[in-house]
Amino acid sequence: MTRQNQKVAVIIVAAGAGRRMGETSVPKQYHMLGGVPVLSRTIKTFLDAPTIDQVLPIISAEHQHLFDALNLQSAKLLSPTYGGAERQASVLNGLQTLANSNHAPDIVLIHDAARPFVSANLIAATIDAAAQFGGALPALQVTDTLKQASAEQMVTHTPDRTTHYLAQTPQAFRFKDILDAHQKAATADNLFTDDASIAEWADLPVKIVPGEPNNFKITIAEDFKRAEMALTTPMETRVGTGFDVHAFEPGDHVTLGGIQIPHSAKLKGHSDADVALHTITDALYGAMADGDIGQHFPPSEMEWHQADSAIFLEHAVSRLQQRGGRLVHLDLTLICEAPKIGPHCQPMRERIAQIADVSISRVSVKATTTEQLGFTGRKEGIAAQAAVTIEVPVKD
Ligand SMILES: Nc1ccn([C@@H]2O[C@H](COP(=O)(O)OP(=O)(O)OP(=O)(O)O)[C@@H](O)[C@H]2O)c(=O)n1
Ligand SMILES: C[C@](O)(CO)[C@H](O)COP(=O)(O)O
Repeated sequence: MTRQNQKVAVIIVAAGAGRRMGETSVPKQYHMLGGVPVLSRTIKTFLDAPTIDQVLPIISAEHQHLFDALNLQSAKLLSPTYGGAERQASVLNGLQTLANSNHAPDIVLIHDAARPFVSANLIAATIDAAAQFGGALPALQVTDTLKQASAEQMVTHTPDRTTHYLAQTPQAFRFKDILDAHQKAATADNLFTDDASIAEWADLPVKIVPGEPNNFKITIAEDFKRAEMALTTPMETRVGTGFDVHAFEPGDHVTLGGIQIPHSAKLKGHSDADVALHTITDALYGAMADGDIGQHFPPSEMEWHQADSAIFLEHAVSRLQQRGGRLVHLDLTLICEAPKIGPHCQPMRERIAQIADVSISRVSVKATTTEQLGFTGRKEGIAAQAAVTIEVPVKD
């Protein structure tokens, strides 16, 4: 059987007290993780999953105000059901709520609120396996050597690790089977810590699907550090360089670094010929390995005729931002005999910082001559070179 046309609900158990976390202002499932409460993250992943039709949170009556403050809204989200003293009782309350509704699902997933990094792939994999085998358990194979020990912590046995797994959630089952098993287990002597063990106790088949290392359960305070780390995108630093030259032609000012400077000539070019902004723009494209200014703004296109070169730099910066990157620093050197650049460095820094969307402390503008040598020495034009430092998420 496939999951096609099967109605799928998820029960998210969030009624625990989080005692192993120690003293906290709110229970762990309402704690902020990267600015978003853990429970909101977990619920949202299921709301966003196209494979899920209904999401039922199980909360503690004492936490109703904390749940309301999450302000979660979706047509898929059912009103919360209150949990019991143990996880097992909380799950059973959820199963009974679904059974009493007019729309009991075909397949039910049961997931810990305290596992906020569950992925859409894992959700789909457990549903598929439950549809095919009746029950599904995401689990990690044990990779360390396993030891069994006495109460005095003396090693007694080394079990075969190849047949041992670490159980995760979401665990998925045919709804009617797991409801029946849970109802029977509620009167049994054992207390079950997960639903796959109830299925096992009731002789229901449970297929293991590969779990995900990131799908860990936040249990002790240290786990929050790991969770914050999991949210941090690793960044790498890159450097790009740019170089450009524009010749003088008759005119009365040059545009450099986004400002106009009176001069006895102007710079010749298809756009406003701002050699400074062109150089910085090319350095940015270079750092991103994203072509060059001529590729993005071909001189053959009339659209860029006499264009304000701020457009080009804004484009490169926006491509950097779209990648989740940031400009750390840029260093521009203008090479010319005239006009004198020194008095204009500060306004140029201000304008470049504004266009590049960074603080002025990240923008350096300086100038030099070539001691009257070469084309800049003969005042035939202006050359510019730039180096930029960027940070971008590591992709490969
Ligand atoms: N009576 C309970 C106990 C636990 N849970 C939920 O079951 C999940 C897994 O349990 P665990 O990590 O053990 O959470 P707590 O019981 O809250 O933690 P502790 O054992 O440290 O008190 C959690 O999302 C928890 O909120 C529940 O819904 N009802
Ligand atoms: C269901 C579970 O997440 C499987 O690993 C786990 O057993 C629940 O946590 P508890 O600490 O055992 O209640």
